[in-house]
This record gives sequence, structure tokens and C-alpha cells, in this order.
Amino acid sequence: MTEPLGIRVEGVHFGYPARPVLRGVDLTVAPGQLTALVGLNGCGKSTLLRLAAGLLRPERGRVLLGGDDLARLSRRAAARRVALLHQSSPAVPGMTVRHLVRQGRYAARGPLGMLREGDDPVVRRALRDVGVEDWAERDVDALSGGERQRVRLAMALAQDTRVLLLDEPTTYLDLHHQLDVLQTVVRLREERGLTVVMVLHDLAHAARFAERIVALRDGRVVADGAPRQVVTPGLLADVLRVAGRVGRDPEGGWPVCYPDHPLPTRI
Ligand SMILES: Nc1ncnc2c1ncn2[C@@H]1O[C@H](COP(=O)(O)OP(=O)(O)OP(=O)(O)O)[C@@H](O)[C@H]1O
Repeated sequence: MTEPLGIRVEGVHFGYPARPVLRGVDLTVAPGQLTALVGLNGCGKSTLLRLAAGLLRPERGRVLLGGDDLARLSRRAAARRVALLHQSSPAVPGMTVRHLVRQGRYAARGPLGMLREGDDPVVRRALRDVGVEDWAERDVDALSGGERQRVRLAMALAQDTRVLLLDEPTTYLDLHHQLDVLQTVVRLREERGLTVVMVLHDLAHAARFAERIVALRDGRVVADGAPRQVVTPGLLADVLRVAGRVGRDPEGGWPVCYPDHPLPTRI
């Protein structure tokens, strides 16, 4: 197992034209930590992950991976350290699952774009990690939404990075595969020492699988801590704009939410 890498987001401001999104985000993710990022639609979760992956540059502040400022790393050097599972991506007509997952190896390619020796075992392992090896020769555009989501996760794993950023990894998945994917993430993080940040809309999953929950509102971190401390009726109301109760799982002890009704929201 290689040493896990930590992430530091320092005073980050970012906006799209005419739309400020992040307004001074500070966040330190310890090496090997499994963090869930929660918040309302449009509050900036995906933007924060894109900044942490080096796909966007902060207007102010900086993002460090393992102590190195991402702004000083080339796109390829960053992609060797951090993989991002995007929220969605278009299907590529005629591309097989194996071919798509191999795209995850682009950062590991040599200067002439050739796959280095040893790439295929990484691709095979990624296909196995999410249980899609039997589909390797199928066309991606012939897969269901949930099947495609798992293949996209395999592509991110094929990058073989120490930091994994997952933007809604359970989207399109049935409950069986939601649990399967989240347990796989927990297992890989333990086995390979990955640092994981994942955006989850399901607070029940965040409370059960993450060791830390970070909540964003209006472009700022407004709650940050262990699920047992952070998941409260106040968080439901203030951050997720839902009135509800919070109890405890009788066996696991993690917080369980009983949402009741939505509260007014500006977004
Ligand atoms: N490429 C873009 N150009 C302009 N505005 C954008 C762009 N991408 C996102 N935004 C806007 O920035 C804000 C934050 O978007 P972001 O995707 O980070 O939110 P999010 O918290 O991930 O939302 P969701 O839960 O819906 O995925 C939103 O208001 C969105 O409309």
C-alpha cells in the first residue's frame, strides 16, 4: 500500500461568469480519510471537486495535494495523483467498456501516448473492483444508466491515484448497487490507503459510510465533523432545507434521518 495523500483547500474563491460560487472555502482532508460532501443543488459541491482535481483554478486561494500546490502541477501530473468521477458524461458511440476504462490510464501513458507495460492489469483490476469485467467487450452506449455509472467508476479507479473524488457515485444505481459501490469504496480506501471525498445527496449513506461530513451552503463550509456530531435536525433544516427528525441506527449507532417536509429555499 502506498502512502495516502492529503488535500488542503485554503481560502478558495471561485465563480463562473456573473455567478460567484465558492466564497472562501477552507478544508483539510487528512490522508486516508473518507469524507462526504453534502449540500443543496447548486451550492458548489461539484465545483469544489473540480478545483480539487485541478480541472478548475481558484480565483483566490489554493489547493494542495500532498503538500504540492495543484496550480504548479501539469494536468497529467495532477491526474496521476487525483481521479474525479464526474457527475455525468455522454456515452461515446461504439466504444467498448474496456476501451472506456482504458481511458483512465491516459495520465500513465508515456510521452508518445503509448500505454506503458503493466497498464492492462490495472484496467483488469479496475473492471474487477466494480464487478464489470464480464461486460468488457460490450458497447458503453448499450448499457443502462446504472451499468454505465459503474463502468465510469471503473474508469476513475483505472487512473490508480491515491486521491479519489466521486461526484454522486450512486446516481442511477438501484439500492443493491448503491450499497455495493459504497462498500467497494470503503474497502478500496482501506486496502489501498485512498483518500476519498464523495458528494452524496443521500444523508443516510453519508452518515453510514463516511467518517466525516462536510456541508456547504452559499459557497462556504457550514458544518464539518463526524456524522454523529454533524447530522442533526439543525443540519437538515439549515443546510438541506428539510424539516425532520434524527435518530440512531439501533445496531450500528450511526445517525438515521426521518425527513418530513421541505422548507422554503432561495435556490
Ligand atoms: N460551467 C458553468 N458555467 C456557469 N455556471 C455554472 C457552471 N457549472 C456550474 N455552474 C453554476 O455554479 C453553481 C454551482 O454548481 P455546482 O455544479 O458546483 O453545484 P452542486 O452543488 O454540485 O449542485 P448539484 O447538487 O445540483 O450537483 C450552480 O449555480 C451552477 O448553476
